[in-house]
Amino acid sequence: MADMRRHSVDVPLSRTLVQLKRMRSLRDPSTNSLSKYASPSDSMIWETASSNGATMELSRSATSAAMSRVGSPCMSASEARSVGSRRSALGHGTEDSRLRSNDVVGSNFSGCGISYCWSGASKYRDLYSDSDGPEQPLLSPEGTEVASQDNVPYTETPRCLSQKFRPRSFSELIGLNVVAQSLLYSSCKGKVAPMYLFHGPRGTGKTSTARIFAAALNCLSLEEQRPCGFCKECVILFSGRSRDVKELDSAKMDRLGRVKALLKSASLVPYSSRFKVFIVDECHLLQEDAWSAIVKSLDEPYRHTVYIMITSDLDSLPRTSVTHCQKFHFPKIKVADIVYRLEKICIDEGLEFDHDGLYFIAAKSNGSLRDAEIMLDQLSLLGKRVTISLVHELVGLVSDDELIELLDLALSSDTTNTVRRARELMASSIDPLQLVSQLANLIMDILSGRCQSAATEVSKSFLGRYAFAEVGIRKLRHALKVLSETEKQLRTSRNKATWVTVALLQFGTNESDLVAETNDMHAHSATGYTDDWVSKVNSSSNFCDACNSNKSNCSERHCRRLKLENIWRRAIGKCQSRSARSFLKKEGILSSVHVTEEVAIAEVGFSHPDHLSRAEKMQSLIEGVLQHVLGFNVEIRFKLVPCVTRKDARLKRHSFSLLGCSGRKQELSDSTVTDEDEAVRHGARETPLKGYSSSQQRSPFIVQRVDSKPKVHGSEDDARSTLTSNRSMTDDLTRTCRSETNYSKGASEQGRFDTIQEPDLQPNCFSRTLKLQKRFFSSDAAHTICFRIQPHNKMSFLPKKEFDTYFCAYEPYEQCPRSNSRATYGSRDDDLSIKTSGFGSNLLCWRGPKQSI
Ligand SMILES: Nc1ncnc2c1ncn2[C@@H]1O[C@H](COP(=O)(O)OP(=O)(O)OP(=O)(O)O)[C@@H](O)[C@H]1O
Ligand SMILES: [Zn+2]
Repeated sequence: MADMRRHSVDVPLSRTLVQLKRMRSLRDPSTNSLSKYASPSDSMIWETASSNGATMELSRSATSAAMSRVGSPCMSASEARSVGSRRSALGHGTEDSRLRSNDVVGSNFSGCGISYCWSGASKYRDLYSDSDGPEQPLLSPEGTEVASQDNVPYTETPRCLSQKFRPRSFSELIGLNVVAQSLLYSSCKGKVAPMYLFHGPRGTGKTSTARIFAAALNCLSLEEQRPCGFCKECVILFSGRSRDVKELDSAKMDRLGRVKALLKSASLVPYSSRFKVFIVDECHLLQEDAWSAIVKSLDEPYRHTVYIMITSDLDSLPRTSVTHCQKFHFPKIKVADIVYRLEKICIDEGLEFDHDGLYFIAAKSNGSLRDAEIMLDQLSLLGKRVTISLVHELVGLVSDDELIELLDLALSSDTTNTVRRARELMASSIDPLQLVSQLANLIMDILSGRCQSAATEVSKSFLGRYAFAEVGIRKLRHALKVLSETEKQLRTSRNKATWVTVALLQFGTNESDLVAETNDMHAHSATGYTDDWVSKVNSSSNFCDACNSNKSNCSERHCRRLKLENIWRRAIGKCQSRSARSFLKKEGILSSVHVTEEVAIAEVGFSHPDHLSRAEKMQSLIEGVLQHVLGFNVEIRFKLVPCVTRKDARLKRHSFSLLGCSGRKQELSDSTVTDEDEAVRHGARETPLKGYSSSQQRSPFIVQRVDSKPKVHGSEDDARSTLTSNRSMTDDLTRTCRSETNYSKGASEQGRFDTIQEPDLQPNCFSRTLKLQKRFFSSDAAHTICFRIQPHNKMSFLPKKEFDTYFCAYEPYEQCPRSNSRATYGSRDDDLSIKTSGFGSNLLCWRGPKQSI
């Protein structure tokens, strides 16, 4: 027999009891429902399809109340008797006023002739001795069968909602479609196994289903819908008086003698039914030898015996025995299904409710419909509308919105209101430990992205401020840390409420630091560039969150890298699509984040052109998730990084830094971007990169002719002119230039365009510097080299007049009006450095007279 304690819900008892006392008086003693709602059933009309096809209209009388339940499978023995006597008075029944229920059924209901209008479960009464009610003896202590159940007292009225609304047909079972269909089919087709095992969490309908199945097996109806609920077998079974369907309590089957008696009983032919059904509840409590004996008996040719074993603990059953059973899993019932059921009960019971309140009950009941029904039962005793706040009060919880309000006050260092609100909450209902645990759970939900919806405006604005911004997340993490410390402290403290308040006041302690850091960060961004802002946010702390060590123990680059990885990981985590997640995780890397004004510019690298183009298609998605994490509008720069295996993460980072513009700067010197700009402005020369393999150094640039004007033949010198990137000139590049570029000093009027193209390798490069050796352009002042940045998706050549971005060899520092790109001479006279940043992957290179552009 089930442990009764598990059916209860923890609620403040005293309050409920007082209300119970008050409300009981309002209840109709016969229906156990509130009297104000009892009246509608008094004037119910029942249609019968019995042989005479009569329609009975019943008046508001005691007789009618009893008659209204005729045909219900839930009719109690006493009701049956009284109905019998009434019927005899009306000329329908037998002469015997003290009817045996079998007689009632036999004379009036054989063949299930009455089509009963089952419009609501509340119309019938639970007459079946429930597992929640008194237990039925199966066997006498001596092992002989109990002679007759006729005198067993039945529960006159359902004692709770779960009894009252216990399902009595397969169609009434909630969330068990497959189980119900399969058992119905088996009973209709007569394909009956000797032993079934129903397993699953508590309160999910295992016992109810077992009873329904037992009734279906013995139901006399020829209809497909079994059990019919009206035939003799159904009525006897549902009234708890069947001699052939027995419920056993495994805990009492502790002696072999009892098991033997059971087996003996099983071997006897059924009294009146087709099958002898033994429902063995909590079968994990059966001893192993009991199991063996039962399993062994299955070999005997008792074709009429069916065992339905029920357990919530499948793992503790003997393996070999379980293999003899047909197993049915009873899953937890979905919240939506529970809500649906609760709504129906409320309507039938005439209870006023809010959907949110029922939803909360369902969510709290952990998939157990019985728990939900019990909670609703308790709430109904209060005689109030079932609202979410009533539910919260009953179970001693604070709603998420109230929690968020408190959290908001605490995080914004609003001391007075934090203290006031915390006191209010703890004075009203909630236990301080419970409050701490609820707050911690809420913060964890926010951090893990599970808490995305909010009911009130306050909550919405809170989530907007904290859930998606880095600083907000840091604050929440800090709050979580404080809560975990407090939780330990509370266990030993007497003054719990005070300590919870103290904890809440600590939430905002390092807020000023964070704000200062953020301002600092924005101050830098105002200058046009900032250093990696993530590291700035942490700069004032001595503790490095990234590597979980003291800052003195970790190198700045290392921390920065870890932080970038952290941001990237969190951003990926926010992707809805699984394939996008795994692709970005495997192939992508976040190399830097810069904040300029309101925008964060993030560089994301991929090692293969295919990956790069795939990532480009996901640009808005990547920007979106990074935006969530960073709390800024994000602009992405994709770039190609050399192919480095994942195993060698260090090398990857290294190469990444090398090729990424910002990374390169860090690699080359400790100066910031701004410093470097200054250095370039003053003619400082870029240091060639050392220590990298030739494949890493290979420039992705190729020079390709786009539009060829009449060909001219250039000198050998010019043919060797090279266009180099800042990644140092390579043989490959030189070769490319030689083969593709034919430039002639003499072509003064014509010139041509070359596209310096990196279509596959590095579209959308964020920032780079190109160098041209002087001999490439300076031999004739009439000739100019001009460049135009072309967005990488516009590969076609544009008319000259559309040039808006150009750099002239003779006008160093000429600033592109629409971008930050600029051209400058290098430190050596013969070099031209062109620094570009921002959009575009292709540079159009004009070589020809300046005036013709
Ligand atoms: N699937 C369901 N459909 C309809 N009602 C259900 C269902 N599950 C539970 N209930 C409700 O919960 C009450 C208890 O259900 P039941 O005793 O069948 O569950 P159980 O799984 O056998 O629980 P336990 O393992 O604790 O014995 C029923 O009276 C019924 O009101
Ligand atoms: Zn039947």
